[in-house]
Amino acid sequence: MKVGVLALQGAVTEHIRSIELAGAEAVTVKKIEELADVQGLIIPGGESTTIGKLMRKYGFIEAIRNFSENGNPIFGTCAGLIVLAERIEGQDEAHLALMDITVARNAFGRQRESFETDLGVKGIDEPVRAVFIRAPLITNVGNEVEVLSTYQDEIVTARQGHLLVSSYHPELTDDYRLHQYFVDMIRAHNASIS
Ligand SMILES: NC(=O)CC[C@H](N)C(=O)O
Repeated sequence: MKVGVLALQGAVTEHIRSIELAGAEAVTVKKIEELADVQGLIIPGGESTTIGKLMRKYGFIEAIRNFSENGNPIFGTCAGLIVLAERIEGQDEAHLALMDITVARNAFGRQRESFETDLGVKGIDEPVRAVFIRAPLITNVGNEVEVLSTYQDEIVTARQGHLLVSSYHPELTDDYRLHQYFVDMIRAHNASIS
């Protein structure tokens, strides 16, 4: 099993390391053809406008939508969450528009640029170490979306079937359990199709 990390912009190498700590192989994905070699995809944090532009330029919007339609798990962190959302507050256009959520960009930033905290996440036994950097938050979720954690009553981790998102950067700590959770989603999907 191989996990791809979309490598157009943002925190790529850190995700590769976390996936390896979780016991799976990880590779960068820079061209749409490379999606054929991976069974799950991470869209990293960075700058969502830049990632969205590069995705359009290199054909990733359609390619990732197809990848998702086949049920392949996708994990979006921070800017990656924004890129997956169907609705972005204050913006007319979404990017991939795959997940039934509304996001507000830089929502914590108005109070605090960045901070770290321990976060209880449904499905993971002990709290997860989370780093928030100009983080978005989820302001609305559709019926199919399961909220996995909140921070000060705001939704910061959520799942919709094969789609997983976090407002924060789980890859910037040694705590790889959210990556482990994602690897387990990919294993379950692979088992269901083999
Ligand atoms: N750390 C991040 O990924 C920040 C996201 C960034 N604020 C955006 O809106 O794209």
